[in-house]
Amino acid sequence: MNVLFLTSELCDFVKTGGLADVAKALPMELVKRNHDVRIMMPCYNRIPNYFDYPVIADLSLTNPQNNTGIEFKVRQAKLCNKVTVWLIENEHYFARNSIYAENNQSYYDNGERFAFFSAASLLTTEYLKFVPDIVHCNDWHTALTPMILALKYQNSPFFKNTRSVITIHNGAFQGVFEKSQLWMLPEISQVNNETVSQGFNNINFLKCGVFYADKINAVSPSYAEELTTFLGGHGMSQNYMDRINDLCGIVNGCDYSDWDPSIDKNIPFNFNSDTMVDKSLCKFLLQEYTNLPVCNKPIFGMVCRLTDQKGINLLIPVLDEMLQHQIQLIIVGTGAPELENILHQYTKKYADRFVFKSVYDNKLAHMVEAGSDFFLMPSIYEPCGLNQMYSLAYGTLPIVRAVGGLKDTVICYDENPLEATGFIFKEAEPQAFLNCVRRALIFYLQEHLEFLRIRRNAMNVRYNWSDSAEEYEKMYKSAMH
Ligand SMILES: Nc1ncnc2c1ncn2[C@@H]1O[C@H](COP(=O)(O)OP(=O)(O)O[C@H]2O[C@H](CO)[C@@H](O)[C@H](O)[C@H]2O)[C@@H](O)[C@H]1O
Repeated sequence: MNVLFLTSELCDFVKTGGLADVAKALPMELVKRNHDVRIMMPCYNRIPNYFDYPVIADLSLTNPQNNTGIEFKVRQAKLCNKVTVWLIENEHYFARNSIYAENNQSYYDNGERFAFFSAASLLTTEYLKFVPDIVHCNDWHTALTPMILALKYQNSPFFKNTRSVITIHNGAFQGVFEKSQLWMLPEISQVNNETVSQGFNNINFLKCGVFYADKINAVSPSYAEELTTFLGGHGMSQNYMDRINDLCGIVNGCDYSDWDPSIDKNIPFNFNSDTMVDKSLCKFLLQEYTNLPVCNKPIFGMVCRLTDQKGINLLIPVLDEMLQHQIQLIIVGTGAPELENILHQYTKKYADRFVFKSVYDNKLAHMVEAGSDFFLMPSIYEPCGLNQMYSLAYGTLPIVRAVGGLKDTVICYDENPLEATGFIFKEAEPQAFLNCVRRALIFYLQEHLEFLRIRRNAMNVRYNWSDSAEEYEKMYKSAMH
């Protein structure tokens, strides 16, 4: 199949979160399976040396109603020398200090920027004569595309057999903007469809995707189910219910070319389940690197965007109690300044056991996975989650809340001791989280042989992208019928 994969971020180019990981791993796997995939993304000036990629097209998105046009260039790059990446370059929209926001403030014209990107993507693929069987959209940024296909290109012979799918990586972000931001798409700005509008003047990008795409998937079966509920649908449960027959869940894979402790170049010592002494060395070096006392105490790690989603508000109220125990805690994350401030305060009080690094640091993320004994993911909601899969591979037992993909990928010791790979708690309450941490700590201290067995279980689990890609193929095929 010919797949045009639209994304707002991509590992090795620009990354703020898990979407970038998937945007790399899934196309790579699809190409391995002989599909022809082109990734399309904005040419942000934060992409390292983007100007070295050759310009292969000089185009203009014109508005036939008033003859105005938006000029743009297309650059061509390669992902790992394997997948073609087309970068849409327009200085006004994408030559900025950041991708979505600056100083914690979203760009006021994000709707216009991504409406332009979606429309320019279709124009480009037509110009470059790449006829997609599937246009694969991801999250709100590209969710307008199925609507553009359905309305602007409804009679186009070029896109006659093209079908669209949308993957929901995070349904809380929906992209709600004034319709006027879609000025470059006259046939669409007038759309008067209650199911894609939000209030009188606004359009909800994600609702457009869910309404117009041929198939929809969430990044885990449990999250797909949650989306259809009032509690888990982020205000869009009815929209998902309306499409329930076209909605499925496909769990993400783990990219073991990046996240395998036996070959990982970002960690000081490589290890596998037979050479766990080297994991201990990774622990000591992590302690040294983060200025914690080098010792045998269990380390709890956490790497995430600091947002409500990641359950940081379940952790903060019990941080004092947690840090009374003989443990070390390392949190790496950036995000809400008020949360960062609170965490910084705690580092002063517990300098000998708590480290908070407010940085985005890929190498450190790998070191935390390798050197920790437990990994914390007390998420309020979690569409799939990648870090718990990385943790499994590194023998770092995940402590997670029973939501979305976390529930689908971790097996709780208290429910299934034989096959267990971690610990799970249910209620979104600080006390429930603390109890689970204590449960894990006691397990580590008092049942150490069992702990080592579970650790081995975890390291044997595989979430291969080939399995997920197979599910995507099925979804593509069903979209085409
Ligand atoms: N400070 C930091 N330094 C270094 N690395 C950091 C970092 N903060 C985050 N990361 C990295 O960013 C990625 C985060 O991935 P997640 O899947 O956990 O979350 P995210 O919420 O962004 O993704 C959304 O999309 C993905 C993909 O579908 C879903 O799995 C997820 O549930 C959904 O919320 C991981 O690779 C992590 O290591």
